[in-house]
Amino acid sequence: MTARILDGKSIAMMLEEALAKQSAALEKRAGRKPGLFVVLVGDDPASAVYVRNKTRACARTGVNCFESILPASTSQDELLGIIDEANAREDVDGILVQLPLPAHICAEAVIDRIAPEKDVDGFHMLSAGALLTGQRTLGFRPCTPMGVMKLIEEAGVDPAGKNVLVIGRSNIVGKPLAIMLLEKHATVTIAHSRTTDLKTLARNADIIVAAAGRIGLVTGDMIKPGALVIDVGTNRKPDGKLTGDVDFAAALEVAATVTPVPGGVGPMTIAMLMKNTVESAERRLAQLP
Ligand SMILES: NC(=O)C1=CN([C@@H]2O[C@H](COP(=O)(O)OP(=O)(O)OC[C@H]3O[C@@H](n4cnc5c(N)ncnc54)[C@H](OP(=O)(O)O)[C@@H]3O)[C@@H](O)[C@H]2O)C=CC1
Ligand SMILES: Nc1nc(=O)c2c([nH]1)NC[C@@H]1CN(c3ccc(C(=O)N[C@@H](CCC(=O)O)C(=O)O)cc3)C=[N+]21
Ligand SMILES: [Mg+2]
Repeated sequence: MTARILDGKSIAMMLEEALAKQSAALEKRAGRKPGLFVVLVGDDPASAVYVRNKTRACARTGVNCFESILPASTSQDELLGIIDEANAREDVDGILVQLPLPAHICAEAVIDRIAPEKDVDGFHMLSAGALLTGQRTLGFRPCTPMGVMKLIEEAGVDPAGKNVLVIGRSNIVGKPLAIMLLEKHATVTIAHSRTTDLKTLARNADIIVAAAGRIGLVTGDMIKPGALVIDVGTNRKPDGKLTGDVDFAAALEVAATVTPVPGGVGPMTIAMLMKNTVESAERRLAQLP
């Protein structure tokens, strides 16, 4: 048996086509395009690639992209000042500060300085609280977990009553994803680096979402036959190629459906960022006096 490969790239492109129409219609009403302000501090090559991908997605969806590329030596106060300016701009609907930030900057302080109504990454504590308490009209949901939920839907799997294993408990992927799955009535288990016997937990899971950042973490013998396997991991191999957390070839033999890396969750994350940005522009337009 060989599993179905879920093509995140083409699903993301379909979502972006619909968003391009929505943002064009919005531009007619508002007299301006939705705007995304992206801040990149330092010269981490991986971050630069993600920022470039986001810039391209803005062009595809008719979103204005404003970039602020700052040296690694930028102080926290300078960065907070730049956030304040973006918060005040009428033409900016979304603000994204690319993570990780240099060690001398407190990421929480920077993220929580973003006006909550422009927090399209969904990392602000107001967005986190709204997610936890199930309030959809406040804040935004983080893009990667949103993309994972959409992929699960596209796989034709209803999480209700399913055993779902989320591997990873970060604030940007594992934790918010677990909350979204719980909202869809899944029985959720969250694994992390202190988890003992990951294999038993994994073998019991109808859906595995791997978001640990560890090459080869999920092996074929850990997968329940017929399971759905979503691979969030984005790891660089010694040869420079991108790979996930799942042994993809082995998963193909056991699972019903698997997502590839690249071409799975990554493009969905970016499409969801565009969705949140257009949604923010819609909300802000509706609130004009
Ligand atoms: N495609 C996309 O759009 C995105 C991809 N990513 C990728 O997803 C991965 C995770 O990202 P992120 O959440 O930011 O990473 P973090 O490093 O913040 O979190 C990793 C999590 O995995 C857990 N973990 C690490 N090793 C193991 C292990 N051996 N067994 C079980 N759990 C383990 C950690 O546990 P503990 O908490 O105990 O340390 C932690 O909770 C990375 O590869 C990243 O590049 C991230 C964001 C977006
Ligand atoms: N404020 C902030 N928001 C984020 O959403 C955020 C972040 N910081 N820091 C880093 C992580 C990682 N992340 C990815 C986005 C796109 C791809 C992506 O497009 N991946 C492509 C390939 C990319 C490539 O070729 O390198 C794919 O998987 O097909 C991957 C990873 C967002 N993150
Ligand atoms: Mg994101």
